[in-house]
Amino acid sequence: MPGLSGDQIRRRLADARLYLCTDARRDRGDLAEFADAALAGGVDVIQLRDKTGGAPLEARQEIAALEVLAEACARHGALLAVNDRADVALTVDADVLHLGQDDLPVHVARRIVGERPVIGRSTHTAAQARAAAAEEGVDYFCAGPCWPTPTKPGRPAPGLDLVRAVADFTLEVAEPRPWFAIGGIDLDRLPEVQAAGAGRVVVVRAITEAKDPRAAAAALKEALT
Ligand SMILES: Cc1ncc(COP(=O)(O)OP(=O)(O)O)c(N)n1
Ligand SMILES: Cc1nc(C(=O)O)sc1CCOP(=O)(O)O
Ligand SMILES: [Mg+2]
Repeated sequence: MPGLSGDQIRRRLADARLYLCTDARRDRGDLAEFADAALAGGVDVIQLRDKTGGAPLEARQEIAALEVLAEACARHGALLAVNDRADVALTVDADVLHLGQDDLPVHVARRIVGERPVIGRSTHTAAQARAAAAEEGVDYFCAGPCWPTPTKPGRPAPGLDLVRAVADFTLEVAEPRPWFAIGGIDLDRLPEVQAAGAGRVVVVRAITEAKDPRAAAAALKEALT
């Protein structure tokens, strides 16, 4: 949300439960309507992650789609997240920049984006999760995939063992950072993810492929609250 300081974003993130990654919905042309529905259903953080089809989004297309999401976030009081690109996060004044293990190092991204956006990290092993939980400049991290997922083909799934390991070690940490389980999660599987120790989740298809995105988000949010 424009105007929030880094610390205000961190506090919002601590309360966040449901994080959505969506493509730009170029095939359907309904990004604004879709985002409004998902956010009305209770999505706390929305990330543009457009890796569908052959060609990635060009920067100007990515910025245009993010401007649509930024307006929706302002209407609903949600956080706007950019994937991978610090320059784009800076351009659209994003609340969140998400970086994977192969993306920019966090300290380099921080030099580009400045103080305001919080920075998140993907992790796929307990060692990576421990590192992200301790690395300076990392504000939250994600652990997964919980199940193999066509949204991230070729990414081996550590499964719920990783979620259990993260839930265990964060118990020992004095001020644990927010963390989210990701990968293959939907409403039916959510109880297993929660039983493994996660209180926050990231989803893609569970909302992007739902007939009624608002209802899908609302059902997930209710189960998480
Ligand atoms: C919130 C969130 N968690 C994990 C990812 C995956 O990041 P990464 O491993 O860099 O893979 P790509 O999404 O960039 O293909 C994410 N984007 N967001
Ligand atoms: C983008 C992404 N990152 C993952 C990770 O483990 O870091 S899993 C994933 C895709 C999640 O999609 P769905 O909810 O459709 O299974
Ligand atoms: Mg990435």
